[in-house]
Amino acid sequence: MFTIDSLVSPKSSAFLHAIQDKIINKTKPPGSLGLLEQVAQQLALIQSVASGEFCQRIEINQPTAIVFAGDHGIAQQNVSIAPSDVTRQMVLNFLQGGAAINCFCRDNNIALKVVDAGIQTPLTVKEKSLSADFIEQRLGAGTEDISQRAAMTMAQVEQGIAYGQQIVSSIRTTGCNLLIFGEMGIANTSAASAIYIALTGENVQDSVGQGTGISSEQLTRKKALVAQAVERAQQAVETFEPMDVLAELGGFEIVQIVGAMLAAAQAKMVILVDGFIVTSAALVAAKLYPEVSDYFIFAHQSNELAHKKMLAYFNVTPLLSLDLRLGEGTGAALALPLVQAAASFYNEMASFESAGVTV
Ligand SMILES: Cc1cc2ncn([C@H]3O[C@H](COP(=O)(O)O)[C@@H](O)[C@H]3O)c2cc1C
Ligand SMILES: O=C(O)c1cccnc1
Repeated sequence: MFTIDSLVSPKSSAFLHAIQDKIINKTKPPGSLGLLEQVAQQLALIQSVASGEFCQRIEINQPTAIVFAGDHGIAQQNVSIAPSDVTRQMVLNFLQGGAAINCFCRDNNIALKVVDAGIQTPLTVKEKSLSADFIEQRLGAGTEDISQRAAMTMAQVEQGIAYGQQIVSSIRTTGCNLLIFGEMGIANTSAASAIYIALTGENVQDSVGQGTGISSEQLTRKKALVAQAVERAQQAVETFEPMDVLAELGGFEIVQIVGAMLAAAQAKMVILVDGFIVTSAALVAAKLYPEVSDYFIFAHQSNELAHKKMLAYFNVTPLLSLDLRLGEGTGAALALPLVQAAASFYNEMASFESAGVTV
């Protein structure tokens, strides 16, 4: 079992009151910038903990999205609108700049990295050369079918966590201090639902949704298969420890996202959390190390059935609710300008004193 040290909660910062004072003294009615005020406070807390000093100015540097791709054995059971081949095809689409996440990253000046965490068939040398932003850290050729057997071995989980940590430390050298994690993996809403049920005890009916938009017949089957996966896993491990949940029910992309989240929090970077699948990884990370949650800003509420409940589990209000149900990191990429707005009001707005405004 791996451990990480020095994961501090920014909430314990001695500068909390000074940060709150700075926000309350801006030339506006107290609380009138709503959620943005909470975001500014959280950013300033994280950056105070990072520097050891009161955060005068929030800096958002080199925001980067990392899309992790992995295939899922359960895709063979017709639980998605698409076959596993589409995972690989979308990886090539990411490398050629043609996916939704590419558009939103371009719009908002977000650097984009694409990781093969374990798609069925690796890219050829020629395909890999399509983009310098491709990184290969494969855990296998897709997971096992979780309705039948464990998704992966504990050795693969540990390797996946290490890979996730590794990519974050390499991206950190660019000066990046805000990360977005995205995912691509046909059938990964099945894995995410199973993880959610195993970690929270929520029932299947309220936890399994339509993913890419499957038919009601497919949804009925998907629910039965996810229930079967969770029961099978329960018998295999007896109590659901987070690492066991990953081995039994996870995905290669989900495991690497968990490792990346832990490393990002350890490095005191801001983590802008995307939709249903990424939030399932966030849940695992927070079960392992609760302090990780204090580095999460939840970008949006996805239309996937259980995302609202997952967010309620974290007791958070997400920034956006646009009926998205795509993943890839798209909701987080769209929310970045709001995070930047929180930073700019904190950095640039006049105080009552400096502007001579009296209320
Ligand atoms: C063309 C296409 C592009 C996507 N981009 C993200 N997803 C999203 O859908 C998948 C999860 O839904 P399910 O569990 O129903 O398969 C993931 O790959 C997720 O990233 C896509 C899905 C498709 C078909
Ligand atoms: O919210 C998500 O991340 C999501 C929802 C449906 C399909 N793929 C991703």
